[in-house]
Amino acid sequence: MDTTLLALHNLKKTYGNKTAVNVDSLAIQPHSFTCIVGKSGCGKTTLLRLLSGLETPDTVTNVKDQTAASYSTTGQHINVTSCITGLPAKTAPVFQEPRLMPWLTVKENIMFSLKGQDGNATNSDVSLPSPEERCRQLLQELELTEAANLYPAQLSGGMAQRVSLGRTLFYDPELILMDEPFSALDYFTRRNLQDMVLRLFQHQKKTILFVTHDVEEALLLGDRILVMENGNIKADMPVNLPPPRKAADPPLQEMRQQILDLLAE
Ligand SMILES: Nc1ncnc2c1ncn2[C@@H]1O[C@H](COP(=O)(O)OP(=O)(O)OP(=O)(O)O)[C@@H](O)[C@H]1O
Repeated sequence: MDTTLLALHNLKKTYGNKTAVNVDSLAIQPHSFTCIVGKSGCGKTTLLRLLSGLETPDTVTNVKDQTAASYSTTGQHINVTSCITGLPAKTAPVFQEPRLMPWLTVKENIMFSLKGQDGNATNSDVSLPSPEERCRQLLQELELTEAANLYPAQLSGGMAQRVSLGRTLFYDPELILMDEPFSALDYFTRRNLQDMVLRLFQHQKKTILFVTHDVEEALLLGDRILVMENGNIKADMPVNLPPPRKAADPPLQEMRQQILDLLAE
């Protein structure tokens, strides 16, 4: 049985003579939590941007169009599906900064994906609870019930990032791409949000790709850690320890040192 959700083959992105991403082969399993660590500039964000369609792989002009068999630029043919296969139609990013709509309340921000441009509901999946009920559940899970009618300017950084997470989860994506979502937050807020993401991950069975500078964060959250260097996957390490984990757990300490040694090479 094929348990791969998403596969990358020869995925490359260069800017001028700088190779930002150069991944030979990578498979991501469904319902997995993969953390990507690496030094600044190693290509973590570019990799997520390629997957979210914000960047196109080299010589490919339209990665979103999965139906196209091939592209021809400068005489070269590249099959898009040979670079990225299985990318779920419902893939959503969570950025470092919350990017909320300042004129909408917390609740309206969370339910933002419900509205088409004409203001009509676009999510007609009858197997899901009503949109109001889903929003109510998310507000509760993210400890935002009391803040439902506040505007972004009235929120702390941690609250705003929880709203951003709620907006993504409300959209109900299969794959979530998180780019250092907690790095701007203080230690305690970050720990609180890490616990929340783990609970939501276990409960909602999403597939998560999570970029972080913080090796400890990767060890606390991920069931797999990819170490990137110069655009490549330098190491691919499973974390065989069920959550909740503690940074002081000896196996985590050992992995932490291994990763730091790899990064220092
Ligand atoms: N739009 C761009 N134009 C030119 N070079 C770029 C562009 N985006 C990224 N790069 C370069 O590609 C390389 C990888 O950048 P990327 O942002 O993916 O690294 P990163 O690992 O996410 O870094 P950080 O941890 O500092 O965010 C860097 O050398 C960067 O300067």
